[in-house]
Amino acid sequence: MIFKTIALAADHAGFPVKEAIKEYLEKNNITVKDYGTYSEDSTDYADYAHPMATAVENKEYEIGIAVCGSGNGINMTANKHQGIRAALCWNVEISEMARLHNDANVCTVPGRYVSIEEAINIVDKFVNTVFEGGRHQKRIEKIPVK
Ligand SMILES: O=C(CO)[C@H](O)[C@H](O)[C@H](O)COP(=O)(O)O
Repeated sequence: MIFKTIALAADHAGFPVKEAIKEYLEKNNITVKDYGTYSEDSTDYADYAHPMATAVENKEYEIGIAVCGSGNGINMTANKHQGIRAALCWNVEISEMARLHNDANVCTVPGRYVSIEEAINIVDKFVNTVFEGGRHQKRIEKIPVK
């Protein structure tokens, strides 16, 4: 894996998938910081996405992985942070493209629409794919609002 330190976040809808991702990463000797949530009790995704995104933005962790029901709420929240490029990764190919072309630093997963196996495969591709650079570098530099 090219990333060794990863911040996690989820709301209640993403909690089971986040737990499976955490187990998978820890088995692979990745340092994981879990920003919650810690149960399936109803919560608000922004309460977890903001601390995760802040940690990645501040380079405390190399990347983030975040899960909610659709992946959208947690994605929208993370992308409010200037230093974050969060990608909604709903299959392995999209996950690979998010790294290859977008140098995404947060992978958001739709926990209610993928199996545990699919989620692990999505994450595995994300953490093992290197940004291509080249023509994509100047494009990602144009993303932030100046
Ligand atoms: O932001 C979302 C939808 O765009 C997330 O998927 C949430 O997890 C979802 O809205 C939670 O829904 P619930 O009915 O409150 O469980």
